[in-house]
Amino acid sequence: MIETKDLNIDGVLHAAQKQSVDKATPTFVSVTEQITWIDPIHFFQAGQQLQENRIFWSSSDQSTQFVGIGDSILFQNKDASYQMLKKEWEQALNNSWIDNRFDQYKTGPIAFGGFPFDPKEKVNELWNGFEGSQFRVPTFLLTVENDKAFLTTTIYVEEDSHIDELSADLITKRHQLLHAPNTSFQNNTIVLKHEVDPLQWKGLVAKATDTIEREEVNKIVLARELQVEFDDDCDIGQVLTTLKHTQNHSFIFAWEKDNVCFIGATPERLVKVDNQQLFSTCLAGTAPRGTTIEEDKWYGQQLLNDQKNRDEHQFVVDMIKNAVHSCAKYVDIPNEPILYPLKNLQHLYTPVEAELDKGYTLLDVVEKLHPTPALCGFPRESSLAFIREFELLERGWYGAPIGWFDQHFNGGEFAVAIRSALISDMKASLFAGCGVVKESDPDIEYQETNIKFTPPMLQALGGSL
Ligand SMILES: C=C(O[C@H]1C=CC=C(C(=O)O)[C@@H]1O)C(=O)O
Ligand SMILES: [Mg+2]
Repeated sequence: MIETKDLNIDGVLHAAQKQSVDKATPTFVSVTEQITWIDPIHFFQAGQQLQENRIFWSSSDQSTQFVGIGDSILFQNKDASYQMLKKEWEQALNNSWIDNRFDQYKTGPIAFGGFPFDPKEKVNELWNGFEGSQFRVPTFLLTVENDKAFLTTTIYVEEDSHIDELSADLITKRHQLLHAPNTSFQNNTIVLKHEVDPLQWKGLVAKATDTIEREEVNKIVLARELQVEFDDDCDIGQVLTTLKHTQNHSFIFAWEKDNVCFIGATPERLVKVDNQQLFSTCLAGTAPRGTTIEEDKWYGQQLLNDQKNRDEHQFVVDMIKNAVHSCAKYVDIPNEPILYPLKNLQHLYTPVEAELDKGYTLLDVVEKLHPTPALCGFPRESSLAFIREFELLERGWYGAPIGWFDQHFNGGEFAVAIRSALISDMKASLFAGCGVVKESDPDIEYQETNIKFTPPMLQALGGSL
């Protein structure tokens, strides 16, 4: 039984309409209630019955989980302009009616979305529908914060809206979401697997090392695609369940649009801001996990001492350090990386903490950081030019910031959308990349991308290499 405290959606909508009439402009209404704990993936599955777009987000420690159903607002910007997004969000909030006693629990009006890796990349068939940056405030947002659960309902009220109809519709949908019967998941079965041009990709790695030898570029990150087909439509809830149970230390995300879903489990935080405290992550340099404790330690030690991987990592540290210094004081970055263990591989990891200067917001930092040398290379312009000209893949939102921010702009978090896949009905494309530096060997980089495909995504989709 779901308990709610004093939910009076009807009263709020009527009051908001009066405000819309008085100000001669629509009112953005957001009402938050505390509800009895509900399983986020169950709620996500219930959203499918409403045939609305869904989002899922879990912080890497799984302490915060969001599920969004429906779009009450969509901000879409072809040039992926960060400042335009800020402006549009401010405008939406300008005439709002926010009823929220639980602001401290990541509730209320929250926008979720992503940016393209390269706004200048031409969108072809694969990423059709995901042009530019896109953010939405869900109509229904479930926030699960440790053992507490909240539901935020958000809607626009116009001067001439039919409030009784709006209210009845919201109440019906809310009931369907909160009281949906348990659905069983459908196992996803892969019937076809296709690696896109592995030989050509290895050739491209060789071309990148040549370019690094000859030109003013030190690192180029190259990605590739693995395509799969299922025997039936892929059940996204099933994929999320597997990711949640298998991927510790990773952000789990899903952003669905018209039955196409971008989904992943990424270990890489781009930036989190919480009351001017900033947290970022330098993550680059990769080794497998061992099958015994001794072997695992051996791989870890090799990774820490390996110059090629240390170089890959250091480009990221230097760039993030500079970018954060330009908008923050008290920047705290250890001199040496440590190991970041995941299920099947381990990375070199350097955490970054700082206090953001007044006047800067989360989106300003995202704009400064993206793309870091962990996904693009160093220097930025020349590595990006190489990727634009030669990479075989349409990156779309892969390798780009994905995340959320709140109404104050300063609460929110973005991850880098790697270890990810784009699922469309019976098909999916998986993406994996690696940092190429002058010592890179095409076969070894190819192997590295193979282990980045397997868990999380390929395994969560029901397959193996
Ligand atoms: C580009 C990816 O990983 C990046 C993040 C961590 C380690 C990396 C590496 O060692 O090459 C990559 O820079 C990917 O997983 O698709
Ligand atoms: Mg690497």
